[in-house]
Amino acid sequence: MKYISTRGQAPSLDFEGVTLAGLAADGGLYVPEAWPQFTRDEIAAMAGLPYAELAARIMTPFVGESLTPQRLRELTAQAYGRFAHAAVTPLRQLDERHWVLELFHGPTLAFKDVALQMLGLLFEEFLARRDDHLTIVGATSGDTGSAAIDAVAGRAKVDIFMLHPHGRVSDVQRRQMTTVIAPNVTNIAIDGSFDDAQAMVKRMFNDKAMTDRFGIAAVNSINWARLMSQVVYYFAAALQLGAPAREVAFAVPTGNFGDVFAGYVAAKMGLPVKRLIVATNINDILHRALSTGDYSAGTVTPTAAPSMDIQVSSNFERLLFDACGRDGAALSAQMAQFDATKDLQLTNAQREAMAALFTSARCEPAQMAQTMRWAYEACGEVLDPHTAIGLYAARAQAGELPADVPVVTLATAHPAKFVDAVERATGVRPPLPARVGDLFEREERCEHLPGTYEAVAAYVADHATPKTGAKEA
Ligand SMILES: Cc1ncc(COP(=O)(O)O)c(C=O)c1O
Ligand SMILES: N[C@@H](CCOP(=O)(O)O)C(=O)O
Repeated sequence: MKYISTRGQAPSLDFEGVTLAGLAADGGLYVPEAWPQFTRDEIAAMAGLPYAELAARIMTPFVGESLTPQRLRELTAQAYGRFAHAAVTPLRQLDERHWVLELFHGPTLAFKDVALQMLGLLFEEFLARRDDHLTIVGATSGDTGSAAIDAVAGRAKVDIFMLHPHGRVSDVQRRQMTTVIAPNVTNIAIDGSFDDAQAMVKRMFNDKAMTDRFGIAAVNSINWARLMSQVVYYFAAALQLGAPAREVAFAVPTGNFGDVFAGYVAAKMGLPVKRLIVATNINDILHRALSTGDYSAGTVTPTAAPSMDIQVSSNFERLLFDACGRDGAALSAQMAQFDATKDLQLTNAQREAMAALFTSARCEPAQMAQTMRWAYEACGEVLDPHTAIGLYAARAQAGELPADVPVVTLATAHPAKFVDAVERATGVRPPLPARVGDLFEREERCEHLPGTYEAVAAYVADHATPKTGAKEA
């Protein structure tokens, strides 16, 4: 399997190369040169497989020659062995129409663990083959950070610098990052929003002085291996609900468009996905893009679903690329305009291509709280704010779908990560699971930097380990 850049200029890479690369050299994102496909019979034969085995089956065509089938199975067994539920991503029924797919049984209580436990192992595997060092620079609105840190803390040949927006993540999210005291882990709170942090990370990939000196890698969903791992749970859920004989719809609380793009990939691979419902909070750029074609970024407004407080949605570029017939030059021009003006209007062809599978809904804070209350009072389920936004969209859109299509909402985080918002809406204060340990007793360690690229780049340059053979600055 080869991977190409959405902007058409960077050299193509194999799976190992793309895992270690992050952003493509032309500023684009890597995607497989063609979507692998399973036949209906192949999908039917996956029913009932243990999660780790299913993961190996789904990942095989993406991994290509980079891992033997045996080694891939060992890695998926190891990655999913750390989950607190035997099903890894269990499905729970809310009522006759709605289901939630619980993606928060990993070590840091959010869906990010599903991909990052695997990515940590892939980094280790590929680094063992070469005399090299990785400097991971990531941006987080709360969940990627803790999952990535858990996945790489203490690993040899890897340093991680994780940027989060100061004061804009929950206390649990912050502590899950800042209480990991390991020599290869640095947390940096920046003044600004998640979008500012993400823009700095992307700029660093394009900063030749930095990339010549450090082997910079990504843990955000710009890294293809993240999305590949997330495709698996769409298959796991749909198979349990009767796929391939039955179509299934998914509602996905969305920020950086990684999770829902994985659903799109599953559909491309042959899974019968009837609809992908993109749910946003009031930071609604994706709802506007999908409903009116207006992909223009405003300022980010902090909300009680902080992990979705995003206005520049990285992975939307991957969908735009497919929706313009994979024309790298045309997409490059569109993205250059967006980078300069923060305004991009979708073409009619792009809108039509997206409308075949995607719909969207924007959820107001009161609707989010009301949905949390409904789930608790009518179904006995305590949901986190992000999941509630997904469920709000699922319930708003279910009427547009045939009555026999089940609607699965992705439950992206454990409610205890956002305990104050959950308590405000439901009166319930969910406890932290025991596996998180004494989070509020531990010492915190975190740098606080101004929200400028220069400050962050200088800090990383002073503290990161240069790659093998790199010249001193
Ligand atoms: C709890 C939670 N829900 C939803 C999202 C949005 O997911 P994505 O950025 O993949 O669209 C995030 C952040 O990514 C998150 O942490
Ligand atoms: N909501 C995310 C933002 C980063 O998204 P990613 O999926 O691209 O890593 C977070 O919690 O950090």
